[in-house]
Amino acid sequence: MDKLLIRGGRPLNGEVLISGAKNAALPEMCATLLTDELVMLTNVPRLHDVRTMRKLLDNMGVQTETHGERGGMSFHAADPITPEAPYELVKTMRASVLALGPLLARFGRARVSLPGGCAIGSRPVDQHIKGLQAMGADIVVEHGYMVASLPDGQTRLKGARITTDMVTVTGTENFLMAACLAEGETILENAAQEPEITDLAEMLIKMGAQIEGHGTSRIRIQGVERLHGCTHEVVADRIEAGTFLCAVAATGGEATLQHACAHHLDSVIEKLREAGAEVTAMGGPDCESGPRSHAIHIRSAGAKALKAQSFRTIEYPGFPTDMQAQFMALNCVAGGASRVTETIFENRFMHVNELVRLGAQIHVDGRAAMIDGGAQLSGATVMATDLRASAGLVIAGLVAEGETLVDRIYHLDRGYDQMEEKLRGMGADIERVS
Ligand SMILES: CC(=O)N[C@H]1[C@@H](OP(=O)(O)OP(=O)(O)OC[C@H]2O[C@@H](n3ccc(=O)[nH]c3=O)[C@H](O)[C@@H]2O)O[C@H](CO)[C@@H](O)[C@@H]1O
Ligand SMILES: C=C(OP(=O)(O)O)C(=O)O
Repeated sequence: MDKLLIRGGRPLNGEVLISGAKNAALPEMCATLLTDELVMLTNVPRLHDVRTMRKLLDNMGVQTETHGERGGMSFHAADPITPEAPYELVKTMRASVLALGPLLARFGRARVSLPGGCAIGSRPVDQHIKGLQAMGADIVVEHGYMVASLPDGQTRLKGARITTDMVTVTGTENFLMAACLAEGETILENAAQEPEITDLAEMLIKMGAQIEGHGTSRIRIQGVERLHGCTHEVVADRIEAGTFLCAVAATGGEATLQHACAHHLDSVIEKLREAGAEVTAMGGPDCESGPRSHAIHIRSAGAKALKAQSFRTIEYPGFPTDMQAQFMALNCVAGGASRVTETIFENRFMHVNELVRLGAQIHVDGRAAMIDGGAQLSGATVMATDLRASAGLVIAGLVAEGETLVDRIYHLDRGYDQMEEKLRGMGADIERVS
Protein backbone atom coordinates (compact mmCIF):
# COMPACT_ATOMS: atom_id res chain seq x y z
CA MET A 1 0.00 0.00 0.00
CA ASP A 2 1.43 3.40 -0.99
CA LYS A 3 2.36 6.03 1.58
CA LEU A 4 3.62 9.60 1.32
CA LEU A 5 6.88 10.47 3.04
CA ILE A 6 7.19 14.19 3.74
CA ARG A 7 10.17 16.03 5.22
CA GLY A 8 8.54 19.21 6.45
CA GLY A 9 9.70 22.76 6.91
CA ARG A 10 10.21 23.92 3.32
CA PRO A 11 8.35 26.88 1.79
CA LEU A 12 6.31 26.32 -1.37
CA ASN A 13 7.06 28.55 -4.35
CA GLY A 14 6.47 28.76 -8.07
CA GLU A 15 3.62 27.65 -10.29
CA VAL A 16 1.16 24.80 -10.16
CA LEU A 17 -1.39 23.75 -12.76
CA ILE A 18 -4.82 23.04 -11.28
CA SER A 19 -6.59 20.03 -12.85
CA GLY A 20 -10.21 19.60 -13.89
CA ALA A 21 -12.65 19.05 -11.02
CA LYS A 22 -13.35 15.51 -9.87
CA ASN A 23 -16.82 16.59 -8.77
CA ALA A 24 -17.61 17.94 -12.24
CA ALA A 25 -15.88 15.24 -14.32
CA LEU A 26 -17.76 12.38 -12.62
CA PRO A 27 -21.32 13.67 -13.25
CA GLU A 28 -20.28 14.77 -16.74
CA MET A 29 -19.03 11.26 -17.52
CA CYS A 30 -22.46 9.98 -16.42
CA ALA A 31 -24.17 12.61 -18.59
CA THR A 32 -22.60 10.98 -21.66
CA LEU A 33 -25.13 8.16 -21.11
CA LEU A 34 -27.90 10.54 -22.15
CA THR A 35 -27.06 10.37 -25.87
CA ASP A 36 -26.13 7.75 -28.45
CA GLU A 37 -23.77 10.29 -30.06
CA LEU A 38 -20.08 10.84 -29.32
CA VAL A 39 -19.25 13.16 -26.40
CA MET A 40 -15.77 14.58 -25.86
CA LEU A 41 -14.61 15.83 -22.46
CA THR A 42 -11.34 17.72 -22.06
CA ASN A 43 -9.41 18.65 -18.89
CA VAL A 44 -10.49 15.37 -17.26
CA PRO A 45 -8.29 14.85 -14.17
CA ARG A 46 -6.15 11.71 -13.80
CA LEU A 47 -7.76 10.22 -10.71
CA HIS A 48 -8.70 6.86 -9.33
CA ASP A 49 -12.40 7.86 -9.24
CA VAL A 50 -12.26 8.79 -12.93
CA ARG A 51 -10.75 5.40 -13.74
CA THR A 52 -13.47 3.70 -11.68
CA MET A 53 -16.19 5.69 -13.46
CA ARG A 54 -14.66 4.80 -16.80
CA LYS A 55 -14.69 1.11 -15.88
CA LEU A 56 -18.31 1.46 -14.83
CA LEU A 57 -19.25 3.00 -18.20
CA ASP A 58 -17.14 0.43 -20.11
CA ASN A 59 -18.95 -2.29 -18.22
CA MET A 60 -22.30 -0.89 -19.41
CA GLY A 61 -21.08 -1.01 -23.02
CA VAL A 62 -20.01 2.62 -23.49
CA GLN A 63 -16.99 2.98 -25.78
CA THR A 64 -14.46 5.17 -23.99
CA GLU A 65 -11.09 6.41 -25.20
CA THR A 66 -8.44 8.77 -23.89
CA HIS A 67 -7.01 11.45 -26.21
CA GLY A 68 -3.67 13.16 -25.75
CA GLU A 69 -2.03 14.70 -22.74
CA ARG A 70 -4.60 17.33 -21.84
CA GLY A 71 -7.18 15.12 -20.23
CA GLY A 72 -9.17 14.40 -23.38
CA MET A 73 -11.62 11.52 -23.10
CA SER A 74 -14.39 10.47 -25.49
CA PHE A 75 -17.53 8.51 -24.71
CA HIS A 76 -19.90 6.81 -27.09
CA ALA A 77 -22.96 5.29 -25.42
CA ALA A 78 -24.46 3.78 -28.58
CA ASP A 79 -26.91 0.90 -28.14
CA PRO A 80 -26.80 -1.70 -26.74
CA ILE A 81 -26.13 -0.38 -23.23
CA THR A 82 -26.66 -2.47 -20.09
CA PRO A 83 -28.19 -0.03 -17.60
CA GLU A 84 -26.50 -1.53 -14.59
CA ALA A 85 -23.91 -0.35 -12.05
CA PRO A 86 -22.66 -3.36 -10.07
CA TYR A 87 -21.50 -3.21 -6.45
CA GLU A 88 -17.91 -4.32 -7.26
CA LEU A 89 -17.42 -1.16 -9.32
CA VAL A 90 -19.30 1.37 -7.23
CA LYS A 91 -18.33 0.36 -3.71
CA THR A 92 -15.48 2.86 -3.45
CA MET A 93 -17.21 5.72 -5.18
CA ARG A 94 -20.17 7.73 -4.04
CA ALA A 95 -20.56 9.43 -7.42
CA SER A 96 -21.75 6.15 -8.99
CA VAL A 97 -25.26 7.11 -7.82
CA LEU A 98 -25.11 9.65 -10.66
CA ALA A 99 -25.65 6.85 -13.19
CA LEU A 100 -29.22 6.40 -11.93
CA GLY A 101 -30.83 9.55 -13.38
CA PRO A 102 -29.34 9.33 -16.90
CA LEU A 103 -29.94 5.56 -17.26
CA LEU A 104 -33.54 5.84 -16.18
CA ALA A 105 -34.15 8.86 -18.41
CA ARG A 106 -32.74 7.26 -21.56
CA PHE A 107 -33.52 3.54 -21.12
CA GLY A 108 -36.52 3.63 -18.78
CA ARG A 109 -34.81 1.25 -16.36
CA ALA A 110 -31.70 1.02 -14.22
CA ARG A 111 -30.14 -1.18 -11.57
CA VAL A 112 -27.58 0.74 -9.55
CA SER A 113 -25.84 -0.46 -6.42
CA LEU A 114 -26.16 1.74 -3.36
CA PRO A 115 -22.97 3.79 -3.39
CA GLY A 116 -19.82 3.74 -1.29
CA GLY A 117 -17.50 6.75 -1.07
CA CYS A 118 -15.78 8.52 1.80
CA ALA A 119 -16.82 7.42 5.29
CA ILE A 120 -17.70 10.95 6.40
CA GLY A 121 -21.25 10.29 7.53
CA SER A 122 -24.24 8.10 6.75
CA ARG A 123 -24.83 9.68 3.30
CA PRO A 124 -28.27 8.31 2.42
CA VAL A 125 -29.78 8.56 -1.09
CA ASP A 126 -33.42 8.91 -0.02
CA GLN A 127 -33.76 12.31 -1.73
CA HIS A 128 -32.50 10.90 -5.05
CA ILE A 129 -35.09 8.14 -4.87
CA LYS A 130 -37.92 10.44 -3.77
CA GLY A 131 -37.20 12.95 -6.56
CA LEU A 132 -37.07 10.33 -9.32
CA GLN A 133 -40.25 8.77 -7.96
CA ALA A 134 -41.90 12.20 -8.25
CA MET A 135 -40.91 12.02 -11.95
CA GLY A 136 -42.90 8.80 -12.28
CA ALA A 137 -40.24 6.13 -11.69
CA ASP A 138 -40.91 2.96 -9.71
CA ILE A 139 -37.90 2.40 -7.47
CA VAL A 140 -37.32 -0.37 -4.97
CA VAL A 141 -34.20 -1.04 -2.95
CA GLU A 142 -33.39 -4.75 -2.88
CA HIS A 143 -30.22 -6.72 -2.21
CA GLY A 144 -28.24 -3.48 -1.93
CA TYR A 145 -29.41 -2.19 -5.31
CA MET A 146 -31.76 0.58 -6.40
CA VAL A 147 -33.92 -1.06 -9.04
CA ALA A 148 -35.76 1.53 -11.08
CA SER A 149 -38.23 1.28 -13.94
CA LEU A 150 -41.08 3.14 -15.58
CA PRO A 151 -44.73 2.02 -15.29
CA ASP A 152 -46.05 -0.16 -18.14
CA GLY A 153 -46.68 1.77 -21.32
CA GLN A 154 -44.60 4.77 -20.21
CA THR A 155 -41.38 5.43 -22.13
CA ARG A 156 -40.22 8.69 -20.56
CA LEU A 157 -39.97 10.18 -17.10
CA LYS A 158 -42.43 13.00 -16.46
CA GLY A 159 -41.48 16.52 -15.50
CA ALA A 160 -42.19 17.37 -11.86
CA ARG A 161 -41.64 20.01 -9.22
CA ILE A 162 -39.00 18.63 -6.84
CA THR A 163 -38.23 20.22 -3.49
CA THR A 164 -35.57 18.36 -1.56
CA ASP A 165 -35.47 18.31 2.26
CA MET A 166 -31.92 19.63 2.19
CA VAL A 167 -29.57 21.00 -0.45
CA THR A 168 -27.97 17.99 -2.14
CA VAL A 169 -25.23 18.27 -4.75
CA THR A 170 -25.43 14.85 -6.42
CA GLY A 171 -29.22 14.84 -5.90
CA THR A 172 -29.53 18.08 -7.91
CA GLU A 173 -27.24 16.59 -10.59
CA ASN A 174 -29.26 13.38 -10.87
CA PHE A 175 -32.55 15.32 -11.27
CA LEU A 176 -30.98 17.76 -13.72
CA MET A 177 -29.77 14.95 -15.99
CA ALA A 178 -33.00 12.95 -15.70
CA ALA A 179 -35.17 16.01 -16.40
CA CYS A 180 -33.40 16.79 -19.69
CA LEU A 181 -35.07 13.78 -21.37
CA ALA A 182 -38.33 13.83 -19.36
CA GLU A 183 -41.69 14.76 -20.82
CA GLY A 184 -42.59 18.34 -19.90
CA GLU A 185 -41.16 20.76 -17.38
CA THR A 186 -39.21 20.01 -14.21
CA ILE A 187 -38.58 22.63 -11.55
CA LEU A 188 -35.89 21.96 -8.97
CA GLU A 189 -36.45 24.00 -5.81
CA ASN A 190 -33.77 24.19 -3.11
CA ALA A 191 -31.24 23.20 -5.80
CA ALA A 192 -27.53 23.12 -5.04
CA GLN A 193 -25.58 26.02 -6.60
CA GLU A 194 -22.06 24.57 -6.75
CA PRO A 195 -19.93 25.56 -9.77
CA GLU A 196 -19.78 21.86 -10.73
CA ILE A 197 -23.58 21.92 -11.19
CA THR A 198 -23.36 25.01 -13.38
CA ASP A 199 -20.64 23.28 -15.41
CA LEU A 200 -22.78 20.17 -15.83
CA ALA A 201 -25.77 22.29 -16.88
CA GLU A 202 -23.62 24.07 -19.46
CA MET A 203 -22.50 20.74 -20.88
CA LEU A 204 -26.11 19.52 -21.07
CA ILE A 205 -27.14 22.73 -22.84
CA LYS A 206 -24.41 22.04 -25.44
CA MET A 207 -26.05 18.62 -25.86
CA GLY A 208 -29.38 20.29 -26.65
CA ALA A 209 -30.96 20.45 -23.19
CA GLN A 210 -33.23 23.36 -22.22
CA ILE A 211 -32.15 24.56 -18.80
CA GLU A 212 -32.56 27.90 -17.01
CA GLY A 213 -31.56 29.07 -13.55
CA HIS A 214 -28.52 26.83 -12.98
CA GLY A 215 -26.27 28.45 -10.41
CA THR A 216 -29.36 29.54 -8.44
CA SER A 217 -31.57 27.59 -6.02
CA ARG A 218 -34.33 27.22 -8.64
CA ILE A 219 -33.54 25.36 -11.85
CA ARG A 220 -36.12 25.00 -14.60
CA ILE A 221 -35.72 22.27 -17.22
CA GLN A 222 -37.88 21.75 -20.29
CA GLY A 223 -37.49 18.11 -21.34
CA VAL A 224 -36.55 17.26 -24.93
CA GLU A 225 -36.90 13.95 -26.81
CA ARG A 226 -33.21 13.47 -27.50
CA LEU A 227 -29.81 14.94 -26.78
CA HIS A 228 -26.80 15.01 -29.10
CA GLY A 229 -23.02 14.88 -28.78
CA CYS A 230 -20.80 17.79 -27.72
CA THR A 231 -17.29 18.78 -26.65
CA HIS A 232 -16.91 20.19 -23.16
CA GLU A 233 -14.01 21.32 -20.99
CA VAL A 234 -14.29 20.29 -17.32
CA VAL A 235 -14.23 23.28 -14.95
CA ALA A 236 -11.11 23.71 -12.76
CA ASP A 237 -11.05 21.93 -9.41
CA ARG A 238 -11.75 24.61 -6.80
CA ILE A 239 -11.06 22.15 -3.97
CA GLU A 240 -7.66 21.20 -5.35
CA ALA A 241 -6.92 24.93 -5.74
CA GLY A 242 -8.09 25.63 -2.18
CA THR A 243 -5.87 22.80 -0.92
CA PHE A 244 -2.79 24.33 -2.57
CA LEU A 245 -3.71 27.79 -1.23
CA CYS A 246 -3.85 26.41 2.33
CA ALA A 247 -0.56 24.56 1.79
CA VAL A 248 1.26 27.72 0.63
CA ALA A 249 -0.36 29.78 3.42
CA ALA A 250 0.87 27.26 6.02
CA THR A 251 4.41 26.70 4.74
CA GLY A 252 4.99 30.27 3.58
CA GLY A 253 6.08 31.15 0.05
CA GLU A 254 4.68 32.65 -3.11
CA ALA A 255 2.85 30.72 -5.81
CA THR A 256 0.56 31.05 -8.81
CA LEU A 257 -2.20 28.49 -9.30
CA GLN A 258 -2.80 28.36 -13.05
CA HIS A 259 -6.33 27.63 -14.36
CA ALA A 260 -7.90 28.13 -10.92
CA CYS A 261 -10.91 30.41 -10.66
CA ALA A 262 -10.85 32.67 -7.58
CA HIS A 263 -14.57 33.42 -7.78
CA HIS A 264 -15.38 29.73 -7.11
CA LEU A 265 -13.36 29.97 -3.90
CA ASP A 266 -14.56 33.33 -2.57
CA SER A 267 -15.42 32.02 0.91
CA VAL A 268 -12.03 30.30 1.37
CA ILE A 269 -10.02 33.19 -0.09
CA GLU A 270 -11.79 35.66 2.20
CA LYS A 271 -10.70 33.59 5.22
CA LEU A 272 -7.13 33.36 3.93
CA ARG A 273 -7.01 37.13 3.49
CA GLU A 274 -8.42 37.66 6.99
CA ALA A 275 -5.72 35.30 8.22
CA GLY A 276 -3.10 37.60 6.69
CA ALA A 277 -2.16 35.87 3.42
CA GLU A 278 -2.07 37.99 0.25
CA VAL A 279 -4.34 36.42 -2.35
CA THR A 280 -4.91 37.94 -5.79
CA ALA A 281 -7.38 36.82 -8.44
CA MET A 282 -5.99 36.93 -11.96
CA GLY A 283 -7.98 36.81 -15.20
CA GLY A 284 -11.26 38.58 -14.49
CA PRO A 285 -14.08 38.42 -11.97
CA ASP A 286 -15.89 35.28 -13.15
CA CYS A 287 -14.92 31.98 -14.70
CA GLU A 288 -17.17 31.96 -17.71
CA SER A 289 -14.33 32.03 -20.20
CA GLY A 290 -13.14 28.57 -19.04
CA PRO A 291 -10.31 27.45 -16.78
CA ARG A 292 -7.39 28.37 -19.02
CA SER A 293 -7.71 32.14 -18.67
CA HIS A 294 -7.65 32.22 -14.87
CA ALA A 295 -5.17 31.99 -12.05
CA ILE A 296 -4.82 32.76 -8.34
CA HIS A 297 -1.68 34.21 -6.82
CA ILE A 298 -0.83 33.77 -3.13
CA ARG A 299 1.93 35.11 -0.94
CA SER A 300 2.32 34.12 2.70
CA ALA A 301 4.95 34.78 5.33
CA GLY A 302 4.14 31.37 6.83
CA ALA A 303 1.76 30.08 9.48
CA LYS A 304 3.46 31.86 12.39
CA ALA A 305 2.64 35.19 10.74
CA LEU A 306 -1.02 34.25 10.18
CA LYS A 307 -4.05 34.41 12.44
CA ALA A 308 -6.29 31.31 12.69
CA GLN A 309 -9.87 31.77 11.40
CA SER A 310 -13.14 30.34 12.66
CA PHE A 311 -15.62 29.08 10.05
CA ARG A 312 -18.72 26.96 9.47
CA THR A 313 -19.05 24.63 6.51
CA ILE A 314 -22.16 25.29 4.47
CA GLU A 315 -23.49 24.81 0.94
CA TYR A 316 -22.02 26.88 -1.90
CA PRO A 317 -21.34 29.79 -1.95
CA GLY A 318 -20.50 29.21 1.72
CA PHE A 319 -17.36 27.58 3.07
CA PRO A 320 -17.08 24.09 1.45
CA THR A 321 -17.06 21.00 3.65
CA ASP A 322 -14.49 19.61 1.19
CA MET A 323 -12.03 22.32 2.43
CA GLN A 324 -12.64 21.85 6.15
CA ALA A 325 -9.76 19.45 6.93
CA GLN A 326 -7.19 21.45 4.95
CA PHE A 327 -8.10 24.78 6.59
CA MET A 328 -8.14 23.09 9.98
CA ALA A 329 -4.53 21.97 9.41
CA LEU A 330 -3.65 25.63 8.73
CA ASN A 331 -5.52 26.75 11.88
CA CYS A 332 -3.44 24.32 13.98
CA VAL A 333 -0.22 26.16 13.11
CA ALA A 334 -1.48 29.74 12.64
CA GLY A 335 -1.66 31.94 15.74
CA GLY A 336 -4.69 32.15 18.05
CA ALA A 337 -7.76 30.09 18.87
CA SER A 338 -10.38 29.11 16.29
CA ARG A 339 -13.61 27.16 16.05
CA VAL A 340 -14.50 24.98 13.07
CA THR A 341 -18.11 23.85 12.74
CA GLU A 342 -19.06 21.05 10.31
CA THR A 343 -22.73 21.35 9.37
CA ILE A 344 -22.91 19.06 6.30
CA PHE A 345 -21.57 15.65 7.40
CA GLU A 346 -21.84 14.25 10.94
CA ASN A 347 -18.56 12.33 10.88
CA ARG A 348 -16.08 14.57 9.11
CA PHE A 349 -13.56 15.13 11.91
CA MET A 350 -11.60 11.90 11.53
CA HIS A 351 -8.43 13.84 10.72
CA VAL A 352 -8.50 15.44 14.18
CA ASN A 353 -6.91 12.51 16.03
CA GLU A 354 -4.22 12.25 13.39
CA LEU A 355 -3.47 15.99 13.54
CA VAL A 356 -3.22 15.63 17.33
CA ARG A 357 -0.62 12.88 16.79
CA LEU A 358 1.45 15.49 14.97
CA GLY A 359 1.18 17.85 17.94
CA ALA A 360 -1.97 19.86 17.16
CA GLN A 361 -4.18 21.07 20.01
CA ILE A 362 -7.79 20.29 19.08
CA HIS A 363 -10.83 19.51 21.17
CA VAL A 364 -14.00 18.21 19.47
CA ASP A 365 -17.45 18.83 20.90
CA GLY A 366 -20.16 17.39 18.64
CA ARG A 367 -20.08 19.22 15.35
CA ALA A 368 -17.50 21.81 16.50
CA ALA A 369 -13.74 21.56 16.82
CA MET A 370 -11.91 24.05 19.05
CA ILE A 371 -8.33 24.60 17.97
CA ASP A 372 -5.54 26.20 19.94
CA GLY A 373 -3.25 27.52 17.25
CA GLY A 374 0.46 28.12 17.12
CA ALA A 375 1.40 24.44 17.53
CA GLN A 376 4.92 23.36 16.61
CA LEU A 377 4.08 20.15 14.76
CA SER A 378 6.55 17.29 14.73
CA GLY A 379 6.56 14.52 12.12
CA ALA A 380 4.95 11.13 12.84
CA THR A 381 3.19 8.29 11.03
CA VAL A 382 -0.45 9.19 10.43
CA MET A 383 -3.35 7.43 8.78
CA ALA A 384 -5.45 8.99 6.02
CA THR A 385 -9.12 8.21 6.68
CA ASP A 386 -10.85 9.94 3.79
CA LEU A 387 -10.04 12.07 0.78
CA ARG A 388 -9.89 15.58 2.25
CA ALA A 389 -8.63 14.35 5.63
CA SER A 390 -5.62 13.01 3.70
CA ALA A 391 -5.03 16.44 2.15
CA GLY A 392 -5.17 18.05 5.60
CA LEU A 393 -2.53 15.61 6.84
CA VAL A 394 -0.28 16.36 3.88
CA ILE A 395 -0.47 20.09 4.69
CA ALA A 396 0.35 19.37 8.34
CA GLY A 397 3.27 17.16 7.21
CA LEU A 398 4.63 19.97 5.03
CA VAL A 399 4.95 22.26 8.07
CA ALA A 400 5.89 19.64 10.67
CA GLU A 401 9.47 19.37 11.77
CA GLY A 402 11.08 16.08 10.66
CA GLU A 403 9.50 13.19 8.76
CA THR A 404 5.78 12.53 8.40
CA LEU A 405 4.55 9.32 6.82
CA VAL A 406 0.95 9.51 5.57
CA ASP A 407 -0.45 6.00 5.29
CA ARG A 408 -3.45 4.81 3.22
CA ILE A 409 -3.13 7.45 0.54
CA TYR A 410 -5.43 5.54 -1.76
CA HIS A 411 -8.01 7.98 -0.38
CA LEU A 412 -5.92 10.88 -1.69
CA ASP A 413 -5.51 9.20 -5.09
CA ARG A 414 -9.31 9.08 -5.45
CA GLY A 415 -9.44 12.84 -5.82
CA TYR A 416 -6.04 14.52 -6.34
CA ASP A 417 -4.23 14.48 -9.68
CA GLN A 418 -0.49 13.90 -9.07
CA MET A 419 -0.45 15.80 -5.82
CA GLU A 420 3.07 14.85 -4.77
CA GLU A 421 4.57 15.72 -8.18
CA LYS A 422 2.84 19.10 -8.06
CA LEU A 423 4.07 19.79 -4.52
CA ARG A 424 7.59 18.65 -5.41
CA GLY A 425 7.53 21.10 -8.32
CA MET A 426 6.91 23.84 -5.77
CA GLY A 427 9.85 22.83 -3.58
CA ALA A 428 8.33 20.30 -1.16
CA ASP A 429 10.34 17.30 -0.02
CA ILE A 430 7.72 14.63 -0.60
CA GLU A 431 7.86 11.15 -2.12
CA ARG A 432 5.64 8.15 -2.60
CA VAL A 433 6.89 5.01 -0.91
CA SER A 434 5.43 1.51 -0.92
C1 LIG B 1 -19.21 13.55 -6.07
C2 LIG B 1 -19.55 14.83 -5.37
O1 LIG B 1 -19.87 15.85 -6.00
N1 LIG B 1 -19.46 14.80 -4.05
C3 LIG B 1 -19.72 16.01 -3.26
C4 LIG B 1 -21.17 16.05 -2.89
O2 LIG B 1 -21.51 14.89 -2.19
P1 LIG B 1 -23.02 14.47 -2.00
O3 LIG B 1 -23.78 14.87 -3.20
O4 LIG B 1 -22.97 13.05 -1.58
O5 LIG B 1 -23.50 15.34 -0.81
P2 LIG B 1 -24.94 15.97 -0.67
O6 LIG B 1 -24.84 17.40 -1.11
O7 LIG B 1 -25.94 15.10 -1.33
O8 LIG B 1 -25.15 15.88 0.90
C5 LIG B 1 -25.52 16.97 1.70
C6 LIG B 1 -26.23 16.47 2.94
O9 LIG B 1 -27.48 15.92 2.59
C7 LIG B 1 -27.63 14.59 3.07
N2 LIG B 1 -28.41 13.81 2.10
C8 LIG B 1 -28.09 13.88 0.77
C9 LIG B 1 -28.79 13.16 -0.18
C10 LIG B 1 -29.87 12.35 0.25
O10 LIG B 1 -30.54 11.68 -0.53
N3 LIG B 1 -30.17 12.32 1.58
C11 LIG B 1 -29.47 13.03 2.52
O11 LIG B 1 -29.76 12.95 3.71
C12 LIG B 1 -26.19 14.09 3.23
O12 LIG B 1 -26.09 13.03 4.15
C13 LIG B 1 -25.48 15.36 3.70
O13 LIG B 1 -25.65 15.53 5.08
O14 LIG B 1 -21.43 17.17 -2.11
C14 LIG B 1 -20.76 17.16 -0.86
C15 LIG B 1 -21.25 18.37 -0.07
O15 LIG B 1 -20.90 19.53 -0.71
C16 LIG B 1 -19.27 17.13 -1.08
O16 LIG B 1 -18.64 16.89 0.15
C17 LIG B 1 -18.88 15.99 -2.01
O17 LIG B 1 -17.54 16.16 -2.39
C1 LIG C 1 -16.21 13.46 -0.12
C2 LIG C 1 -15.80 13.63 -1.34
O1 LIG C 1 -16.02 12.81 -2.39
P1 LIG C 1 -17.18 11.73 -2.56
O2 LIG C 1 -18.48 12.47 -2.53
O3 LIG C 1 -16.88 11.18 -3.91
O4 LIG C 1 -17.04 10.75 -1.43
C3 LIG C 1 -14.95 14.79 -1.71
O5 LIG C 1 -14.84 15.10 -2.91
O6 LIG C 1 -14.41 15.43 -0.78
